[in-house]
Amino acid sequence: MKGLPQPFISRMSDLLGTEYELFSQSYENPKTMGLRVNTLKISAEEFLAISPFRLEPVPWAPEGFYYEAEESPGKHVYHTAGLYYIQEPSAMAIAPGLAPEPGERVLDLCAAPGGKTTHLAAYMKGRGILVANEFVAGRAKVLAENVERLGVRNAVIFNEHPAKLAAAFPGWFDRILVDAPCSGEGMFRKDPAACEEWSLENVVHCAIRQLDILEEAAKMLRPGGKLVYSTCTFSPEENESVLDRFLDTHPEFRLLPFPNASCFSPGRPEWGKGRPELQHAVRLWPHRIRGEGHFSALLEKTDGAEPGVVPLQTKVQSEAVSLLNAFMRESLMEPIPGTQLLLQGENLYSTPGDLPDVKRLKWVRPGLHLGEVKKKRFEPSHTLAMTLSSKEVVRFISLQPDDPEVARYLRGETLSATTPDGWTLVCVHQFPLGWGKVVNGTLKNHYPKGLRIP
Ligand SMILES: C[S@@+](CC[C@H](N)C(=O)[O-])C[C@H]1O[C@@H](n2cnc3c(N)ncnc32)[C@H](O)[C@@H]1O
Repeated sequence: MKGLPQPFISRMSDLLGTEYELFSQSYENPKTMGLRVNTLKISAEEFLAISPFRLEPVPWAPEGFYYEAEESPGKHVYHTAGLYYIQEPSAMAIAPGLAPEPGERVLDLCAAPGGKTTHLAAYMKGRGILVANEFVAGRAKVLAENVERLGVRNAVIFNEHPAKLAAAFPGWFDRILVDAPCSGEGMFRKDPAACEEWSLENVVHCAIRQLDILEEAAKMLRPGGKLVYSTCTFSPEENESVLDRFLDTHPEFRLLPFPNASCFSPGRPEWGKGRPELQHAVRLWPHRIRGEGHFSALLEKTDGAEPGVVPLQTKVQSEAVSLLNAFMRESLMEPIPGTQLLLQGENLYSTPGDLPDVKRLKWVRPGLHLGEVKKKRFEPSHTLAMTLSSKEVVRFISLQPDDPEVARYLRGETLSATTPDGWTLVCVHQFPLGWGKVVNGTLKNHYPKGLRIP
């Protein structure tokens, strides 16, 4: 690959010695491309049965697959329906490292665009609470769109500085992912801008910021909780050295062996202070695996204070509740499981019951957006549609992927319908694309204007 920064070449050559040649050759290969099946909607086996793409398994993620450069899975209607997430294969190693359980409290602190958030969500199977935070406002919006498309029900999304979150969630989470902003050396093949923006100063700047973020994350983990630290860069300053500096001042944390370590290379203690446990971390090198590269480590908090937080209390007018209940009776097979309703203006959310009082934080969505309460009527949201399947609604239209009606629906056109009047889920097979409202054999299109394909 042309244009690798000279100081980067010298550093990597010093670090890798005889292995540098192989590392350097990997830049002549095309970038690896992968998709991860969204098991909230479909199993990997079921997806393989309907997939139009040639796929090969990613060794460390049972729901992850490589696809060929000439395929465009991002343009397929299965992508619109949230059946998979396009994800660089080495990034698929991180959520299995944290492996959250259904019912747990999980934080993804640096979450946009949401590849790892949606992977964590799949582990949680819609149960428990997944807090996804993104510091950059524009990116938080993209995160919310991906969480919506993949039909994640149990996510709360914030747009906050980690320190603000730490004040609201002391010792609260069972598991935390810190997928830290980094110098992106593992992105050079995928994103030439990362290569152009690289500098030694930025490596140092990133390392300082990474330690700051890790400090805040540590405050939010409960005793006995687990934390994964990861980057998509190779520099020791941002990887082994950040952990060294963190562990120096945090005796209550210890490194644990990273799951699936046999697929990867170990961390390099000698690139930090020589702490032997750093071998438990993993390095994903582009010349050793089929992927762009990552670093990751699993930590456990062995001691610390138990959380003491005030739960969020919400009150919703009875009119909004009865409008929602009427919608659920008329349109859903079962009521939506949810613990607490929250009305913000016209927007009604289902919020996890034990969420702390987060009113002062900047949130993007404080739970599952159910819909809008308008004058004497309830309009279900696109977010809600994406969490459902045809089996969960009273009225639906099921289209085949190549049916021209699919394109018409995604363009925002009106369709004709044989279903009775009312809210109708428009699906490809049983998977949702969005809502329509049938009146006298005509389906009025409620696919969001911002998502329509001209
Ligand atoms: C490596 S990316 C996260 C990728 C994401 N986990 C995924 O898999 O899709 C790091 C994120 O951290 C965000 N970030 C930037 N500065 C931050 C800060 N000071 N604190 C927390 N996050 C920050 C960036 O905007 C970026 O979205």
